[in-house]
Amino acid sequence: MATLPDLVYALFFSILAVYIYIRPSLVSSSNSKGLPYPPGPKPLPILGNVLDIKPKELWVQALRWAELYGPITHLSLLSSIHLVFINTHEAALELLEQKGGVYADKPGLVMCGDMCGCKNMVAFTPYGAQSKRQRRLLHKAFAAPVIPTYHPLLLSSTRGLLTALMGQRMGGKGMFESIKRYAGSITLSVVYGYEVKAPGGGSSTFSGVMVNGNANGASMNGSTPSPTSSPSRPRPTKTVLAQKGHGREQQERLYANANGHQHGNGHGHAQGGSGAEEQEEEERDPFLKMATECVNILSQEIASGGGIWLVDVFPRLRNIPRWVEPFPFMGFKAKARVWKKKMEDWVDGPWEWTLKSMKENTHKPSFCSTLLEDLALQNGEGVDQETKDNFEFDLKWTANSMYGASIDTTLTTLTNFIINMIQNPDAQRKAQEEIDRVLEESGDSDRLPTFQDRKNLVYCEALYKECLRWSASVPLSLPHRLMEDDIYKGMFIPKGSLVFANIWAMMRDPNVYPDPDAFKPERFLDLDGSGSGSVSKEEAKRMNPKNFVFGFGRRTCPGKELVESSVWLVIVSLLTVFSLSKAKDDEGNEQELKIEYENPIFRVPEEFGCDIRPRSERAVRLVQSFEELVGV
Ligand code: HEM
Repeated sequence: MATLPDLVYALFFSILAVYIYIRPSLVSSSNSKGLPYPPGPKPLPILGNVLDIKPKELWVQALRWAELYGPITHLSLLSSIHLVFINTHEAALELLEQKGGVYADKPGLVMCGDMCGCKNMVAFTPYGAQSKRQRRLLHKAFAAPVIPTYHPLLLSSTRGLLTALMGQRMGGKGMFESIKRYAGSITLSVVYGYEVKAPGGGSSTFSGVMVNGNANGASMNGSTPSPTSSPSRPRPTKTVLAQKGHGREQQERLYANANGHQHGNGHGHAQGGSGAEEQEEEERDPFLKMATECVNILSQEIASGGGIWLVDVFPRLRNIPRWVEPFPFMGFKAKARVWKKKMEDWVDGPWEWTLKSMKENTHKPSFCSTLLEDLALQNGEGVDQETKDNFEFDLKWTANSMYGASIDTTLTTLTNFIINMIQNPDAQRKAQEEIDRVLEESGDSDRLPTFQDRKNLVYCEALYKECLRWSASVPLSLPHRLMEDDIYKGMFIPKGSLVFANIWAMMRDPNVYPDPDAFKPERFLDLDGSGSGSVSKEEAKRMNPKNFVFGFGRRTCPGKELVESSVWLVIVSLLTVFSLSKAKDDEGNEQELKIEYENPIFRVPEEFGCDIRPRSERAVRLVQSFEELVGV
């Protein structure tokens, strides 16, 4: 009988045989110019650096390589695929920005793009006519000048999130779901005019969407905005209450008031009972559920480990017959069939919903409906069927990319913000004192901050920047594909290389950010960009994480201006209303905060428990008055 080692050897030699057989079809990796590749960990024969690529927190390893090898690191897989990590801001500017035209392509992976049906999602579209059309559409929706038109939606959605978190005193799954619902509801509303179903029925979006500078539901169709779409803030009764120094007992009472019934201790485990979870699961909005599932499949399965599957190295494996599928390493085809179907449903679902509601004239104006109506108006003006079909195709896939890309990124930044507030009570206190003072000085302290307060919230601005830096939500950005051979400082980077901007290494560079692992908003206090402080304008620009964390060059994140407003507002609103601290056990003792990062693409922490408490009765009423206003 064959022993286990025999089987392992048999498997190894079978793979080797297949490799030798198929190898002529691979991309040539020869360096005809006689220049060295950039430095990197030593590759093994045949396998190359396969064993160096870890799916968990690859950025930690990539930072070590950056420290060892300098501005660029090179790895090879099976001596045919080149991976290049760009580790410094200077190298990123020189390559990804200045030579943007040749670094803007996407890998075109067989498994992800073709077999799982993702090739038309913006983040995977090859650089060319289609990607340019898609990015023009994205620009229409999320360019900086358009963002103020979303402020009413952001204000009301943020208040919806505060309401949801009021009921999630122990953090964990409930908190994560609430943040995802918040992020997804904004883009679903902007993009499709779809209002996300809140758990327990009703809508969790308080819409007032605007596209291309027109206020949906308001100036765009000439009608008066609904009360829920009004940017005006809810006003609680004007009883001024002591805001500070609540003891534990008083805090408990606040919570009991806030939740109408709860008066227990905060347990470290945030999740409710399994029955409640099951019920919540059933009540989750169908489109958000699809988005969560598909983004998880994309980031945790398809794109895990750089997104390279055996079939990407040996494309002929795509044609294996069904009977081969149960063999080791051959299960990819069966997986791809299931995932492709899910991706198609995810793209088609909200799109079909918009078309149907437009047909029934029940739709809310949105990015899709506005552009489709514009197209319909042009029909008499010689727009042929092919142009129309192409436009609809681009719009459908771009729309999906917007809401797909917004959920986990926003979740990552906000959950890392919460971690930092728990671990840095001083920073939390300073920010809260600043908010209290600014609201007081405005003559109306019974309100939440708005965008008009931003210029006065200097410490909060620094704290927001430090959150972007510390979180580095997409630490290795998304891979680009080099379209031509390139040379950088005498090193050869071959055409076809997969290029990763090592945002993590840039955000942890001790020369730019001393003590880089520490959360220190103070490092940004001098950076108003005026050049009046101790830091020059250039240095301020160079340090601003906004210029890093959204990627580089022609594929940089199109949602960054939205994030600049949405995430800032959530951060200052949460700080106004809640005190964030470690989870407590039954005796009220603080529990250790354990944070794990498992996701291979986003630096999103695994669910963790915490203690979310209203800071005062006034804070409770601020949130409740909004609940009453919109009837959530
Ligand atoms: C904190 C939040 C966010 C962060 C840190 C973030 C970061 C990134 C990064 C690093 C990339 C890759 C850029 C590159 O390839 O060079 C990216 C791409 C992208 N992001 Fe974001 N993002 C965020 C939020 C959003 C939001 C809210 C949206 C949509 C409204 C969005 C839409 C996209 C799209 C469509 C792409 C693909 C662009 C392309 O390949 O052309 N992102 N994002």
